[in-house]
Amino acid sequence: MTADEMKKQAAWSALEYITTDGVVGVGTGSTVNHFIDALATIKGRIEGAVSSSNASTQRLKDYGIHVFDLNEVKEVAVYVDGADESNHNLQLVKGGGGALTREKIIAAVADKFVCIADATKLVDVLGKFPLPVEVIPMARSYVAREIVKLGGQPVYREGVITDNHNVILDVHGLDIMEPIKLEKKLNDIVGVVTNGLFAMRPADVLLLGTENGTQTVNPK
Ligand SMILES: O=C[C@H](O)[C@H](O)[C@H](O)COP(=O)(O)O
Repeated sequence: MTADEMKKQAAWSALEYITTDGVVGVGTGSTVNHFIDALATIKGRIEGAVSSSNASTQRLKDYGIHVFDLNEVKEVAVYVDGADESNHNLQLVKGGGGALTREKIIAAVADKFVCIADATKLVDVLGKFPLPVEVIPMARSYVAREIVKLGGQPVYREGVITDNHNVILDVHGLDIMEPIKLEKKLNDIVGVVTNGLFAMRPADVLLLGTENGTQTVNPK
């Protein structure tokens, strides 16, 4: 089974969690694209979606699913999104596609965060996947120097501008033993919009696409 087939399997399993007729939070990425395809099959049952990126918004609209501005919405019962890595506490690294900030905002609003991923994403220690940090452009060099002081090796993601018109530094060489501490430390650097650690607000459940079907992983 390919990684994409495992992503698809996890994504379709997430439909089970769409139990209300409210607004569904929709993440970003190749796994979420499968979820949007799945969501389209039950679009008559939901009120609409809030979206974490221009790309997901476009895909939702192409299916005729209404996309609300988050400010119009009081409640998001379920948020479905992928991840670049998850540990066994369901603390995540996200932002490989550059959508981390809007993703973190919707995750904060949502009652339940359902993470969907292929089996390769579950790891013991976060950090092998370079940690994305969204930065205000004029602060890029300063933030990079501060990250070096924290022991990371930041690499500027050249040619990429986020939906919020900022830039991304991908931080290599981190063994993230204390994800909450690092999430806070990075966010404390002036010029950082946010970083791709979802540790203060981890996922509530991880649906992992494996060779033997979708495995449901609860936090340890
Ligand atoms: O910015 C992108 C998101 O955080 C994605 O959820 C993450 O990169 C995983 O993407 P994919 O589902 O394509 O592996």
